[in-house]
Amino acid sequence: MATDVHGPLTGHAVHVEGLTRSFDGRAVIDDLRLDIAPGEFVALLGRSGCGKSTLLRILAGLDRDIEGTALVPRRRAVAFQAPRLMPWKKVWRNVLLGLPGRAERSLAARALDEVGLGHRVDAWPKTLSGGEAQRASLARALVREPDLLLLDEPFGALDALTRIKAQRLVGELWQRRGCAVLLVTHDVEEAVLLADRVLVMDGGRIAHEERIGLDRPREITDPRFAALRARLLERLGVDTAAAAA
Ligand SMILES: Nc1ncnc2c1ncn2[C@@H]1O[C@H](COP(=O)(O)OP(=O)(O)OP(=O)(O)O)[C@@H](O)[C@H]1O
Repeated sequence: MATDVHGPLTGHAVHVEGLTRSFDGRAVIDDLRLDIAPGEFVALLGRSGCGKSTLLRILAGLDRDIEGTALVPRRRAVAFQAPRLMPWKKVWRNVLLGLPGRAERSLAARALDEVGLGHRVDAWPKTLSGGEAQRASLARALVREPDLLLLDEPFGALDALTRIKAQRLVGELWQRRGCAVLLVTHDVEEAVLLADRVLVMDGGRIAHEERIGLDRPREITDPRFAALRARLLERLGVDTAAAAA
């Protein structure tokens, strides 16, 4: 039976209970439970193919063939690893894509300004660098004034330096906007750097949860940072001693 229970919710930014999603009779998500508080930053780790993107797509409302409960706020937005900009529309029109109401350039310009792209409002997508395109995709999410921001490996395709800048930007945007964030990532350091709570998904469920009680901004040189990173890597089945050798 497919139960679609997206709808309003109070006291949570995400409330998921008994969630199951199967493909060809195989449950990729299996009786999963997850609550995210308003304004909380949660990172989701897990080995490749464990169902992270599937969960994110469900929360984004892109996959409704589910069993169980998945409650998310109406105001939600999603950004993927690929910026998904329409090449035949200028950047500002891309930012407003699918947004109900009149296309107001000033609205897009404000969101682009917030991600440091105020000077590229009238640019064509093909003239943007990878990092700029990703920031435009973030602006497209922000313009929706989301209570919940869903990010599926948004920095995955960026070079190391651009990635660090983009991580910092997301941290700042989150602090300024106060929305809840669910960030799917493969990068344990990124998760510890940004999140209030890091979840490890395995066997179709949340198998482990780590609260990151470190003050912000966080330093990866902090021994407590290293300890959290090591514990999460262990949970992911990575032998840190061997990795360091
Ligand atoms: N539309 C689909 N049809 C059939 N199988 C699917 C479909 N979407 C996902 N799957 C399967 O569900 C499993 C979970 O996929 P998902 O993309 O959610 O994993 P993931 O944890 O995000 O992986 P990665 O970290 O590699 O991106 C995989 O085995 C995948 O092949």
